[in-house]
Amino acid sequence: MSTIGMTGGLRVGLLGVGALGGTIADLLGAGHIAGCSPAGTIRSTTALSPADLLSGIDVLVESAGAQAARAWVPRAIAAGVDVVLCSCGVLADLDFTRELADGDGTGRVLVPSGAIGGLDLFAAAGRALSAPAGRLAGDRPVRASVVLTTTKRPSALGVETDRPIEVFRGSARSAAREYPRTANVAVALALATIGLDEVTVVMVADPAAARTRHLVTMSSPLGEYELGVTNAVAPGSGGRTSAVTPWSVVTLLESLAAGHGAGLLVHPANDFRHDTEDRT
Ligand SMILES: NC(=O)C1=CN([C@@H]2O[C@H](COP(=O)(O)OP(=O)(O)OC[C@H]3O[C@@H](n4cnc5c(N)ncnc54)[C@H](OP(=O)(O)O)[C@@H]3O)[C@@H](O)[C@H]2O)C=CC1
Ligand SMILES: O=C([O-])CC(=O)C(=O)O
Repeated sequence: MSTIGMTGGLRVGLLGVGALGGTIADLLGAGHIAGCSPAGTIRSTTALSPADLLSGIDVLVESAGAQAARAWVPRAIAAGVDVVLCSCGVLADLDFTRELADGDGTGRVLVPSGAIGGLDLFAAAGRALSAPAGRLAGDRPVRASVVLTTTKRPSALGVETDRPIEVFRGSARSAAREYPRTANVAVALALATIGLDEVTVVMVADPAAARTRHLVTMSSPLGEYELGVTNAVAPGSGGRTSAVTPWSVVTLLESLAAGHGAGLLVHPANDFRHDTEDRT
């Protein structure tokens, strides 16, 4: 059902109404997202054309999965519409980011903190790596490591096991390729810090994991950081999606409506134009 035409504040279009988008749709519809109003909802069965949706909204919340994101994000940017990109794992796809980088639309990509947090701290520590010589304490070698360990119930990672097993270890970019539905946290963390080919991701399937656990450890010249998150899972998501995720979108939308920032702002032209897979 399209609700294009409603007025008041930031006009929000919603792409995908599943475990994540369903909560956002309910909150938007009930007027619980300050400064935002629903302006169009796209389900996989909706006949509304992209042009019709995009001409009536200020921001598109994508919560429909990687395939839908690939189709919609370039169109939204070209139409000058900002996108809150829940399926940010697509930003690990070099062909896709080159397509974004080559576009000249004015829409922006905003990555919500999603199922984790602390991206501001990790981003600050990562950013300091670009400091001029002599600006970091002790002038130690300017290096950092970031490791994300995600533990989920086995079905959420597509395996069966009666004991905890490591199912993946590799870069955030590879994680996004192999686990497109469950590596968005890894990609957001990597974009905020030291990059998709540098962040190490470990995925553990644990039959005792009733909740999802994300543990981030970062070591940098500025300090040692550790953030552990234990999330309830969204009903109906099979354990893949943490229930806090739509609330991170709410926070981001309210910040946008109020005119100040939240989430991770990605500039495709700057961030991806020179991206190469074998960067070291
Ligand atoms: N950034 C983060 O931290 C997190 C990101 N995510 C990501 O967010 C996305 C949504 O997650 P979740 O809500 O759990 O997924 P769901 O599968 O529950 O919901 C996705 C919804 O999108 C719909 N959909 C699929 N294709 C289209 C399309 N082309 N147009 C419109 N609607 C479409 C589906 O409808 P239908 O069933 O009819 O196809 C479904 O209702 C996923 O990519 C997930 O990986 C999830 C958790 C955390
Ligand atoms: O990163 C993702 O795609 C989803 C995830 O792990 C979570 O919701 O906890």
